[in-house]
Amino acid sequence: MPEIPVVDLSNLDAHRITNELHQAFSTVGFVYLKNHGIDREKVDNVFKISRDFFQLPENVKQNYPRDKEQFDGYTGRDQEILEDSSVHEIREAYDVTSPTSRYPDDRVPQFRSAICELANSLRQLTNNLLKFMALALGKCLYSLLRLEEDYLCNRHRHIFDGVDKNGTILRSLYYPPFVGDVIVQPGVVRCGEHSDYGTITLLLQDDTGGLEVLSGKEWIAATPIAETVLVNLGDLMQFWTSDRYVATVHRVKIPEIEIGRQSTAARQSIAFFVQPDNGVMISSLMDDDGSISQRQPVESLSYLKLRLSETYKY
Ligand SMILES: O=C(O)CCC(=O)C(=O)O
Ligand SMILES: [Fe+2]
Repeated sequence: MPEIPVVDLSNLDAHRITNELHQAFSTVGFVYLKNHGIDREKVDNVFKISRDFFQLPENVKQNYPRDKEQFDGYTGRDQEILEDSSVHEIREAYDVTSPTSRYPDDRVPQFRSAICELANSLRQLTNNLLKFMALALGKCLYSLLRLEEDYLCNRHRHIFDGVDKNGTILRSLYYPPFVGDVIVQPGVVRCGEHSDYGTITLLLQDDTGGLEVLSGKEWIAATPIAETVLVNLGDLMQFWTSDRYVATVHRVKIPEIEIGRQSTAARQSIAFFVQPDNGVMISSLMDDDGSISQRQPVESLSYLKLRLSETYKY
C-alpha cells in the first residue's frame, strides 16, 4: 500500500529535503511536513474563531456571500460542487485573499487578526518550500534549464497580497456534523473528487479524518498526523513540470464509523491555495524527450478564474 511520506524540516539539509520532496511529488503527490515552524496556537486559534463564525445562523452567514471577483466571503452547502456526480457536498467555507479582504468583523471581530497571523506563517513556509521545489526540479530537468533557487519564489512574490496581484486563497473549511438519525445517501460527500488548481496547497486538518487521496486505482487515507502540514500539488504545477509532478485527485468522505451515529463530529480544515502572481505565464518546462514543450502557456489568474467558474453554482 503506497503511503504519504513525512518530511522533517527540523534540520534544513537541502540535499535530503529536495530529494524527499521530489520523490513525493513525482509519485503520490502529497507529503506531510513536520517541524515546519508554524505555531500550533495560531492554527488552533483559527479553528476556534472559525467555529464561532460557522455556528452563526445561516441567514447571518449569508450576509457575507463569496464575491466572484474578489474571491472572498462565505460559501454555503452545495454552493460549490467539485464532482459532477455529487448529490450534495456538505461543506461550508470562508475565503480570504489578503489582510484587507472582507472579514465578518462585526460578528467575529478576532477573525481577521487570527487569519492574518496564520497566513504570514503559511507564506513563509511556502517560500521555503518553493525554494526546495525549484532545486528539486532543477535536478530532474536537463542542465540547459537548470533552475535557480529563486525561480519559483520570483513568480510568487505577492502571496496573500490580494487578487489584484495574486490569487492565493486562504480558506477556512467547516464540514458540519450530521445530527440525529440522518441517513447518508450515496452521492452525499463532504468534498467531491477533485485536484487543486494552483501551485501547491498547504492543508491543516483537525483530527476528524475523512480525507482520501487517489493513488493508482486505490484510495488511501490521508490520516491526520498531529502537528503536521499536509502539502499537495495543484494542476498548474503539474502543467509547469510537464507532468513530472502530479496533482493528485482527492476527496473528503464522511468517515464510515460516523454514519448512523446519533451525532457525528464536525470536521475543520484550513487550506492555503498557493497561486503564482497575476500575469505570470506558465509554460510546460519541457516535454519528455527533452525538447521545449509545444503546449500553449497559460496565465495564472485567467486559469484560476476559469477553474473557479466551473465549480460555483451561482
Ligand atoms: O478539507 C480537506 O481536508 C480538504 C479540502 C480540499 O481538498 C479542498 O478544499 O480543496
Ligand atoms: Fe483539494
